[in-house]
Amino acid sequence: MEASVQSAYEEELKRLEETFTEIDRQLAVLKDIPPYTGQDHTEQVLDSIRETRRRNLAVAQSEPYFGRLDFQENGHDQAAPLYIGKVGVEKDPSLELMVIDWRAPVASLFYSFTGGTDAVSYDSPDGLVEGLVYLKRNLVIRKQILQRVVDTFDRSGDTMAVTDEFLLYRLGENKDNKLRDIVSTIQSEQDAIIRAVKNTALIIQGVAGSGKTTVALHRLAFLLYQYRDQVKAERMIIFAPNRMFLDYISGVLPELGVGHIQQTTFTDWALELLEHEVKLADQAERLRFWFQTGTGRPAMDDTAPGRWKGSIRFKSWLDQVLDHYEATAVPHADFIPWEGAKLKAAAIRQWYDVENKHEPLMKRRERVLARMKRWMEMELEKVWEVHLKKEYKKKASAKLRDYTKHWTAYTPFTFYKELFRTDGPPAFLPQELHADLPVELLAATQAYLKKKTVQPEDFAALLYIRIRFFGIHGDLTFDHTVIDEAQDFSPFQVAVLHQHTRNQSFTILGDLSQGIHAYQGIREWTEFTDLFDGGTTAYYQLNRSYRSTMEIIYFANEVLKNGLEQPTALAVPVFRSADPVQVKQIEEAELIPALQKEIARLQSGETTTIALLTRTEARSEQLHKRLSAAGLQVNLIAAGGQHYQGGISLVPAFMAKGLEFDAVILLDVTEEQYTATPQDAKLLYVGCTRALHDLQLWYSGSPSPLLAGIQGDFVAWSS
Ligand SMILES: Nc1ncnc2c1ncn2[C@@H]1O[C@H](COP(=O)(O)OP(=O)(O)OP(=O)(O)O)[C@@H](O)[C@H]1O
Repeated sequence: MEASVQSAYEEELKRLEETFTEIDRQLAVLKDIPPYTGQDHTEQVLDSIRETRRRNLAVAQSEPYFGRLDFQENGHDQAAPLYIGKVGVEKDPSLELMVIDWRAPVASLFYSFTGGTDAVSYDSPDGLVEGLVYLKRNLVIRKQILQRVVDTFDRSGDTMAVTDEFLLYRLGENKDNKLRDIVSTIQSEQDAIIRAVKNTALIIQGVAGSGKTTVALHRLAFLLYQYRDQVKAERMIIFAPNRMFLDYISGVLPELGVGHIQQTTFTDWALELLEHEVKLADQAERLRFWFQTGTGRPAMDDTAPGRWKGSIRFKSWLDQVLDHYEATAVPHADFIPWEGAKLKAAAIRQWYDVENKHEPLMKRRERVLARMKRWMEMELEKVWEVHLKKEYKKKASAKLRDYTKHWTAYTPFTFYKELFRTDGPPAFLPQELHADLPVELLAATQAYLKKKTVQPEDFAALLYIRIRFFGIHGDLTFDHTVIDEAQDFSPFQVAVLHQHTRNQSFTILGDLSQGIHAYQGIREWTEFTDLFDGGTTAYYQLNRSYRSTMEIIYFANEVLKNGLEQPTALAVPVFRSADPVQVKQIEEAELIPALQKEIARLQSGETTTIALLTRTEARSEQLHKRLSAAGLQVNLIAAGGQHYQGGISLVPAFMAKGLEFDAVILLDVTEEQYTATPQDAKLLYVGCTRALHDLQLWYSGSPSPLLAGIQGDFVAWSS
């Protein structure tokens, strides 16, 4: 070991021992205080503070920090070392900071500092703090052992720019079946997003592997720390594309010490809000339809049901319908419960239009009917004759029942179903509005609504109707909403979430180049920015890709260029090199033995997770049978799957979105399966960018035109 490295190591070892001693001492003190079980509020608060400290110290006890920054604040005569960890640790009783929480303002310097001798600054609660950085050091501590000390910047030495050595070391590691936290290596462009102010709708376009999902999760941890008086974990929500993806990301928040954040899919959330009155139609069938190969492929333009029903045009149409319903819902007649008693229609309207105007529609109905009942009871009290009173009461109840029947109590579903009637519009829907619905859409929608099933594209409208009917109760408003894979969301869905989210506090992230669900998703991010008030959105672009090697990224970019007229952004890899991407001709008869051989080769090395990506689900199922018969243990991932287990997975490429694997073999990359269309290019791009270290594309017959002309030292063709 070089002398300077040796002395740095010893210095850190000493400091680490001091830290452990202090942590152990504090834990021992806390252990001696029994948990408080009484009713005194102050004692309860103190006990909960002790519990948080206990938990934090337990985290710090094994890996107290991962970084050190020596910072000399202006006006101070020397630099002080700041140790940065997952949780803050203070000395007791002096409260001197031994370890700084990575989310604290001063810790932002550790992430935003990219080298150089210029002064740097960070925002503190007391204003801007300026100063100089002398040292930036990464430390790997595992289970109390100091494993690595890497200086990425040293003002007094040769390292004047922050080097990526430590990042590369982390990226080179193999992955298991869960996404991990990145607190020790957050990059400055990611840090800017994580620490962006709360009341803004952030829209992040990030290339595959740029850390979007990871960054969004770290942002939640940051918001909970920075705005602890304003936000609650239970009031934050993450929308992800499917349950398997949720399982895959489920480790990150606990690693960051964050619990209780709601994590769901838009579909599950919507079904819950609609109280499970409807069921979701068979999604495997829907995916088969949209991802089919061959000549019968459906058009993914604005007439696709998902694009149509997800549009703001449909939302405006629904506004008109609901306004019309609001204006006409109350029966027009006077209410005459018995001869001689009359409640004028105008009075009822007054209760509806004026007194309860601010209530949601179904609540207004309830209130007006309750008021009518009270009026009836008061009128009855004026009747003295007992038998007459009895007779009137009976009559009046029947009349009120009748009146109530004419004022239908719709649920969002029963109302929505009326809109799609094929035998003419319901009374509340003017003919000219009904005529705006495309005939084919009307018939197809009515057919499945009859079975009380819906498609994902119906949820935005259903929830929108729900809001007008019942309003949004407190526990359904969110302090912050994250939408992952947002390119597959529709503007209407985001508009609904906007109504459920306070202060436009959103993190919306995705990649247009991975927009493989083009039959429902957006084309441009402006489709979302237009939904928010001007000045309250911020757009970020992440172009550096951290997941894959340079070879894989160069290759994937070529695929995009071959299939899209104008790719949104091409990924820039970090400087991490491995084997070239392999494109191999393997005929069907040799496929199974070739796969067995290749998997064995990969597994004899460091590879832990391997994905075999197919173009369709049917092909995955077929290969699963064949590989199992050949004695290979392979996990089949199908639509609706709940868990990602790691190991070897067989997955249709469209299901692999969001996931990553050490090695990926894309199968059937032929001219029939992957045509020169934007849709197939995006699909192939998604497939390629799932690989961290090793990517192969296999074909039989002729290769896909999306591979045409891809040459260079990042690719090796063989047959
Ligand atoms: N700063 C970083 N330090 C270390 N690893 C990182 C960093 N940023 C991202 N990564 C790693 O890169 C990989 C991709 O991250 P993530 O899945 O969050 O990206 P993404 O943009 O959501 O990808 P995709 O759109 O392709 O699903 C993960 O393995 C993540 O741990």
